[in-house]
Amino acid sequence: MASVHCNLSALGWDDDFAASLKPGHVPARVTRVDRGTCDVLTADGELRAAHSAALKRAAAADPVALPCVGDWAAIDGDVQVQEVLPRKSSIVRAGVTPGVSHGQVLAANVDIVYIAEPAVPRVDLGRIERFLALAWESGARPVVLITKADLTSVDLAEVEAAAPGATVRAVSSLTGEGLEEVRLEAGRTAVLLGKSGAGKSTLVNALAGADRMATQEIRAADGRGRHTTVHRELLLLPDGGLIIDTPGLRSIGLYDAEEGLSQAFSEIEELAARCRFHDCAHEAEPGCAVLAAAEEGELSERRLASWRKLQREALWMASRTDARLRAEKTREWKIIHKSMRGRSRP
Ligand SMILES: Nc1nc2c(ncn2[C@@H]2O[C@H](COP(=O)(O)OP(=O)(O)OP(=O)(O)O)[C@@H](O)[C@H]2O)c(=O)[nH]1
Ligand SMILES: [Zn+2]
Repeated sequence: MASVHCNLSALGWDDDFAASLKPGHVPARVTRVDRGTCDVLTADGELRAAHSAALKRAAAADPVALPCVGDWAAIDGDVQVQEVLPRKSSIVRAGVTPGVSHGQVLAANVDIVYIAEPAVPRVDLGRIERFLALAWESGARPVVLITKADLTSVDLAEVEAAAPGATVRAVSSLTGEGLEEVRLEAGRTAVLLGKSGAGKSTLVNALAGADRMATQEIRAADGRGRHTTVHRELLLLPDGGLIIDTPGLRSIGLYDAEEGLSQAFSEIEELAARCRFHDCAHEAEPGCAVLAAAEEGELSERRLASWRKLQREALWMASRTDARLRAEKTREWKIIHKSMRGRSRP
């Protein structure tokens, strides 16, 4: 069992996942999803697993129950996915179904979100901020990578000001600049987000070496090598980390990103806490600390405008969120509230 355990931890398995695995099920990390099936990595190598009837029923009630890349799937003896184990983190963007907003999980169980933004033609700080809100909301640690740094000089200080709390690095897949710092520890998972052409796939290739798409080796602690072909989305890197390459995202709408936005704009949140009115809209109120900071040049106009734009978008999205879902949440809350009131009465 020890070697199996070790193999799994190389794939990111840990005690929390183990605790939620039901007897008789085998854990498998989802590397790629298709309609009705997914490719998974198990301690014994790669498999293609179909969705079980139970999973289909769960997904009919809530699409978020479907496996996505990075998930730990519990598979049965028939190589069917019975369920998806509770996610440690998930990258969720707003789905695009007319009329109703819902979350679409792009990747799960990620430790680090690499936000790839190309240095040329110019770094788009607004896009970085949007990805940062998404990343902070996910529970994973964001790292901003300014790619193609060989083509121009990059003002990292400017990017850092737009990314409080996040690490910012300049990298080049061409020269290898900065790639050392992008290496992942064994068993750690990162996802690469960024617009099309940002250089994500080139970066993954640089990290994976020439062997990308080729047979890779997961080495067990007992020294027995296991050969596994890993391709497409979730990739096992030669020195142990796992990386999820995503296709360039044209639209990355924020979904339920209130917390993520607060972290992405933490300095503005800190200012807002000092406004005279606690419900200050930071538009024209007297004693507004946000406006005062903007006037004094402590807070850039660009940053304030970007924060407002993303806030508005998040509010709008929340207003479109499935009314039924919201009604249910309110009902649940009322039941809890009632039972608490009941308890406090003699
Ligand atoms: N000079 C230079 N060019 C790069 C670098 N990284 C990528 N490129 C080029 O940028 C272009 C786009 O790179 P990709 O890796 O395909 O970009 P991507 O983000 O994977 O794009 P999508 O797959 O569409 O999401 C290619 O022509 C690469 O050769 C780099 O570090 N330096
Ligand atoms: Zn204010």
